Amino acid sequence: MRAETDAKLPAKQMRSRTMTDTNPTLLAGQVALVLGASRSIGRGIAIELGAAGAYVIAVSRTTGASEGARGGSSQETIDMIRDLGGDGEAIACDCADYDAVGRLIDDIRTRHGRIDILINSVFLAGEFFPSIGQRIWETSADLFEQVVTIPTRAAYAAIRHATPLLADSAKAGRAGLIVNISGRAGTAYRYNVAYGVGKAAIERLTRDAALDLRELGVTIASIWPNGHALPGQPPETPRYTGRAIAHLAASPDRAALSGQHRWSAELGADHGFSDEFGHFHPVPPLIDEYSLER
Ligand SMILES: NC(=O)c1ccc[n+]([C@@H]2O[C@H](COP(=O)([O-])OP(=O)(O)OC[C@H]3O[C@@H](n4cnc5c(N)ncnc54)[C@H](O)[C@@H]3O)[C@@H](O)[C@H]2O)c1
Repeated sequence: MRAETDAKLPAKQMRSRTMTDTNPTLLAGQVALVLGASRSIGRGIAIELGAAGAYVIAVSRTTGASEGARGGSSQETIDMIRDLGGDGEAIACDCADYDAVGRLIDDIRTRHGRIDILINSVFLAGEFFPSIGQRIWETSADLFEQVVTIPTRAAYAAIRHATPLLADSAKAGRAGLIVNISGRAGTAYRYNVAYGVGKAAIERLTRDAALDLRELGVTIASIWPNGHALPGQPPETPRYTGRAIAHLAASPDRAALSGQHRWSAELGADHGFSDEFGHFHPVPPLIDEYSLER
């Protein structure tokens, strides 16, 4: 965290600081690595971890250029964190490349000596959106790679390479936390078959890795943002999921969630935080995991 007090912040920073009710010392001294941080959910998580005092390493394929049709850059994410009084850096890495993820983590080990929180949020929403509603026989040849292979391999590679650092973090009494961003499609049909297979892979990665990581004291959980507003409710913002993760990382009870999934709003109910504009979201209804309905 930067040392300025509110009184010394320029008006722009004063304004943006009022946009978060996150305690700026919640994660002070911790390093958070956010894969897929140039926009939407990953950006919201990076901002809230930074607002909570973590040093944020925001990763996407490029740092400066706005990425793809959905825009955003990881450098912009870091600029937004700095506007809130936090700090971090943007790094370019193609997380679809298993070895590149290893090199990224080696570089962080060399320069920072630690990773306390790892967020896996690599996805290709712009490429995925046109496939929503397609039956399996209608989908493109690229869809499986974009929705299943790339996000799952990136998360696997990051967990594989970052685990020793996360184990050190847990041993030192810091967060030692991995969060995989997933969704209700992990257990029920949503959007199309490929999306469900991708989310189910992430859920299984969370559950099975938890069994391996337990002996190292590392916690791994999957968090479900709710992408659709509930009736009569405003939609969740990406920063709401960020707040969920900041509170989880700081919770002394976090290990109890290892191997499990939670809606962002379940953590909201447990920890009593609101969304960006003060709204307290209700927990989405439970779904029948064995339903054969779409
Ligand atoms: N957006 C929602 O409302 C919502 C709701 C529920 C679940 N989710 C889940 O959250 C996750 C993130 O979704 P999103 O909407 O933020 O997706 P997004 O496509 O908007 O963002 C994904 C991020 O991954 C980065 N990325 C993509 N390929 C990369 C690569 N090869 N190397 C490095 N970075 C790469 C992108 O640049 C971007 O920063 C997904 O698993 C999605 O299913 C999102």
